[in-house]
Amino acid sequence: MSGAILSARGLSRVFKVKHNGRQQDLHAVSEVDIDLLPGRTLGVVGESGCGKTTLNRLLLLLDTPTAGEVQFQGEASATLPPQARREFRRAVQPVFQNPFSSLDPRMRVGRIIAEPLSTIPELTRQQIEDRIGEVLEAVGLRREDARRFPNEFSGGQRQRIAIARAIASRPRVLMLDEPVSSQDISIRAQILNILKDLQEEYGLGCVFISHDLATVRFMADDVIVMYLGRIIERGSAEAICTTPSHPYTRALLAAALPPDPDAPPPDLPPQGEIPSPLDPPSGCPYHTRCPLRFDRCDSVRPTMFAAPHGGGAACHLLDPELRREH
Ligand SMILES: Nc1ncnc2c1ncn2[C@@H]1O[C@H](COP(=O)(O)OP(=O)(O)OP(=O)(O)O)[C@@H](O)[C@H]1O
Repeated sequence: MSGAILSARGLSRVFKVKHNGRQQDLHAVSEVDIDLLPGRTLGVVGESGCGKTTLNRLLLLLDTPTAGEVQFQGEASATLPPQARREFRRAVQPVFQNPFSSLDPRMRVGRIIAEPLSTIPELTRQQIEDRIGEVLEAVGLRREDARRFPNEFSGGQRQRIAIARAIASRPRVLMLDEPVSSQDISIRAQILNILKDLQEEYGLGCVFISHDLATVRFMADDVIVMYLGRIIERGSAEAICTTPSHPYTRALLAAALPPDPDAPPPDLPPQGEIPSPLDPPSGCPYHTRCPLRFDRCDSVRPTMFAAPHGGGAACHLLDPELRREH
């Protein structure tokens, strides 16, 4: 899509793993297509193990796909010239789940925040100092905090430091992988609100990864739902969180949101175990858990069909051919 900052085309990652004494393929991410537009937030949601973190690492160019590609401003990342790669490192910044492991305990906060600024060699010492103060204030900390060490801060404050570091280079995209799930409930809303303010103030694009649909609804404009490494539904956050089409998303929603007394009887949360990505089901990856499965689901993997909410869902029930047959 033209104008996208970050895109994925057919992005796939297979890990070779030893299982029961023999080497097997683990399909962590399969054929993912996404476009992140400037200033928009794309939510990525799904249960544990569905490939969210692997997708994040691929999009950050911290891992190499086994098929497909990541594109930065329309150019394939694998062949980015050095200057464009430097620009990528400045423009696309990660915030990880756990600020205890992502912040070096031996470095003062100021130095931690200044790290990504090394991609901008023309900044003077004074400009770096100013920038550190500015981003600390932007996340609700004080300029003087630059002189302290990470262990002098609470978990929530550390995550704010991680966010300050991520915005210091004035990036265009933040990659947020479960940024609040290691925080106390009381701190989560505070951090999400800081992120939301920053999105607006700096016009940031974000990829927001979470297993929690309610959080994604609060943060994202658009959402993809992943299951066993594949996108099984996509649409606006509003659509996905109120009128999802895929039985899996409906089940996730039933698990996430308190029942609405005026709504029709709720779907059940996902039943049973997620199948192993070492031995994914034939046909539709969700068919082993789907209350609506029928013959075709066992053998034919559904492509993405247009969904009534304007997005798409990979479910045979939306196949217009099938609808004509019945
Ligand atoms: N380096 C690796 N080597 C082998 N398998 C891996 C590796 N990294 C991830 N996997 C496997 O790939 C699948 C997807 O994992 P991933 O961490 O991307 O999922 P996730 O949705 O982020 O899960 P969680 O929410 O639990 O972090 C899992 O089955 C995982 O065991």
